[in-house]
Amino acid sequence: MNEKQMAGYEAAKYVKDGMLVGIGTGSTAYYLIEKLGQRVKEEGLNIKCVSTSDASTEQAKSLGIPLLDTNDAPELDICIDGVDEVDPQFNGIKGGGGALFREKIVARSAKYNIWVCHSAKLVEEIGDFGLPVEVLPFGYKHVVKKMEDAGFEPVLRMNKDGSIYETNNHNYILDTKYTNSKFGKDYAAMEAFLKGTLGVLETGFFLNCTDLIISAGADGITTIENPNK
Ligand SMILES: O=C(CO)[C@H](O)[C@H](O)COP(=O)(O)O
Repeated sequence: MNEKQMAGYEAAKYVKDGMLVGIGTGSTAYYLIEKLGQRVKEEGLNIKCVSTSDASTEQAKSLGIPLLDTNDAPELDICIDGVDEVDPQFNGIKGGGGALFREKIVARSAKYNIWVCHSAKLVEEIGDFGLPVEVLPFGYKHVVKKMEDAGFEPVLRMNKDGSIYETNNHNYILDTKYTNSKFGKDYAAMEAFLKGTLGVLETGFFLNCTDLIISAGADGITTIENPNK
């Protein structure tokens, strides 16, 4: 079993009969969904899930996992998702897979959040990954200018074929270095600035969002509880 699979499978143990479950996106969440599919089929686990992306929806459907629309389940028991970087203060960055808006809605709907990741995602300081920012296509260069004026370094996400990457919401992603921004290391201030910029839908900052991290590495599985939740 690889590390992502170990983390995803471990997280699936937190899902109990009767729960409404938010299912994340990415290569680690993939294994969570795989295991939930097995449990639904083999144990008759009775759950309903809300998905954070078209890819996770397709996977869940193919495994026979019952799905609900987000608008039919505004409150969830648990949400389990991946993460791109997380620091010891539980400041996380998500959106590598472009699903950050749906992921944030689903995470905020859940009473309990778990992140699953390879141990390499646990860092002393977030920033190397950059910050994905979802923007509306109309006037996105206005956002780019506002961000550059504040010291951010946004780059429009592209597909391998040279076309512009579009999220499931048909928006664009600006992958943004922020280490030279005028906000220093004040992530909350950066978030407030970006969310206040016309044309920004959501940022990949997930600050003090998760209750538990399940990471897997060469030494096995580590679970870290957030003491501030
Ligand atoms: O935020 C995400 C998608 O928008 C993912 O959860 C994040 O990118 C982690 O993915 P992976 O488990 O493949 O490393």
